[in-house]
Amino acid sequence: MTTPAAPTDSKQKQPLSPLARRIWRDYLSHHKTAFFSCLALAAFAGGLTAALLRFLEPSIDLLFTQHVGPVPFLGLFKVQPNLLILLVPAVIVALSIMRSLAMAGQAALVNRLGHGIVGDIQKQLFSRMIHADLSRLRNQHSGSFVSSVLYDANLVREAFTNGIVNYSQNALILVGVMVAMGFIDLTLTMIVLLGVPAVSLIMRKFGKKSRKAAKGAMTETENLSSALMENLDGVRVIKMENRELAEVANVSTVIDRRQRHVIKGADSRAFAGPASDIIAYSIVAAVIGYAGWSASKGEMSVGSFAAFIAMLMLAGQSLRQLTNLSTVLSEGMTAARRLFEALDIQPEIREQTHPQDLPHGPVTLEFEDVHFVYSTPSGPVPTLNGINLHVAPGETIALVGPSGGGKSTILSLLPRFYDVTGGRITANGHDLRDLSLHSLRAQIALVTQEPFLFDDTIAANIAYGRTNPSEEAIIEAARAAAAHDFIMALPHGYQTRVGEAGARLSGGQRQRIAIARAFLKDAPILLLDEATSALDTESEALVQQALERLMAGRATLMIAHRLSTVRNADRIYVIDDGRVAEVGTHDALVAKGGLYARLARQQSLDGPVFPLDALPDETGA
Ligand SMILES: Nc1ncnc2c1ncn2[C@@H]1O[C@H](COP(=O)(O)OP(=O)(O)OP(=O)(O)O)[C@@H](O)[C@H]1O
Repeated sequence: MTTPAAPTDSKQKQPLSPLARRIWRDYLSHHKTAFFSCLALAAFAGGLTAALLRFLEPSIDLLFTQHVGPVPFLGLFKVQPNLLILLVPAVIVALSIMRSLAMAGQAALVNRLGHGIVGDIQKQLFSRMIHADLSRLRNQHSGSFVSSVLYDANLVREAFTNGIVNYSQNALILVGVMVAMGFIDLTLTMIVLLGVPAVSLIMRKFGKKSRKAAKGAMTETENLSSALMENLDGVRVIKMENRELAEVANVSTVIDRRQRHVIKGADSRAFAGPASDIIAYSIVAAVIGYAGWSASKGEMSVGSFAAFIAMLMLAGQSLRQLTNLSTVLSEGMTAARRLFEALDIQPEIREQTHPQDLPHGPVTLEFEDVHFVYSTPSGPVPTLNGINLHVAPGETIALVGPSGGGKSTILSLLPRFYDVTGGRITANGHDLRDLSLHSLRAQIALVTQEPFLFDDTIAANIAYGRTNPSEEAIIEAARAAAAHDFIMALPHGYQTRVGEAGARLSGGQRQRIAIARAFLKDAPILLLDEATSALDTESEALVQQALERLMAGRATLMIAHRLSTVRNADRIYVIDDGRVAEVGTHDALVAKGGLYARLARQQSLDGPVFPLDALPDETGA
């Protein structure tokens, strides 16, 4: 296995505002109440923080001044001076309790909002994946979907819930504190504002760094999940070839590359705060110098000075948070951009606006001059070149021919896994593209060489896709598929779980479960893709008999490499290089002495399938 390549940095840029608008439209606007409540609570908590500090000035001045008689308290009412010692702390406690409640409420709402949104994104991504064209899924590693669903979606959550709410809160605190500072001393506040351009420069610089790091980390997370999945899928080959250490080295390279990006991202998040601290503390120094000078001239009270400094500290803290959060927002934007690219790909296999339904019942299939070209990242691969064939209800046609000739491709055009690129395929005279995908696929059963089973019970696997089939129907299907006896011999019978991809069953057992599934589906079109080729003789005989029962009355297209399994077909199509090279019954094709006869002769070397003397000489003599 190869180590996925390091990413090349794409220069493509997209303006931020359409992205933000879309995040609002598609996600945040669905949770408007929660979102605005969060913002309101954040603003309230921010306001209370500023109020607490604003309260410092009159409190200190009240407490540190000798009073005679009742004094006005916060301009609201008059109190006896000896009560001030109780009243001032009581107001501070009351304000801080309200502030803490607001912050706790905000955190609880943000958590629900954030995880709600990440869930929405994950559901959408999965839905896109499961509806995507097979061609796209084949051309993209499944690991990239996994990393998008698990990693990118969380970056967006962090940015657009916690990020936005905390950002707004800190921005509000900053503005509130600056206004409060302005009331205390305008000149000092102007000095503070001088630091703003420097801080925004820092934000931009670190934002750019973290965007770049996030992009790299996302690509490497994708590479890592692809590498992990590939190693698990290919574990037998890896062990057989003693490649464990080599694969550990390959995956370690990806992990190291990912780590470098993740560390760079974490660094820019961590360094943005301290960098803005330098500016903040320089301002504090300037303010202290100026305030000390003002105080020495008697222009500033102790209370004003203390409150101003406390506010300045809070402003510095908010500024630090803002620079930190700006990097979180940058990462979220980068992730959102990637997610939207994935969400925006529309499947090419689509239905007409008003598709027709293919009703359940006998189906005649016709291929009319069918051409097909695979689109791959490395260019088009012409595969079928003018295929004509037909199959009527109750008929079995067999596709045989050299490897790579196009047999499997012919089968995958029927359920519209791919669409023809020329000519047409009809079912009862209707072009497949005019039919609803649901009704078309409902009329087709597919049994492949390696049938896929879900990690569920045997009963659930047989019933997959059917709505509430009765237990009797499942057992009847299993009996018809010669599977009932082995199922009953399993520890939990029909309730036995089959393991990942049916790993706890033998190839022949999996095959018979798949045939039982097809029996239960009872579809008029049956596609068999080398359904018996992986089996030993005993299993093959059982499966073959089951298949023959299944084929009865249906329009069957069968691919077989072993010509012994196609002898009874009504017609055999020999597919070579994307064309129908020959067509006829077994006897007629053998008598013709062409490609089929040659294939039959070759196979008779492994075991006399056909009487050798029945075959004409290759030279035609
Ligand atoms: N998903 C794909 N993308 C690109 N090319 C493909 C794809 N699937 C098959 N092909 C190419 O199309 C050609 C026909 O493949 P197909 O699997 O239909 O042949 P086949 O006759 O079924 O072969 P075999 O008997 O070996 O299974 C081959 O050249 C193959 O490389």
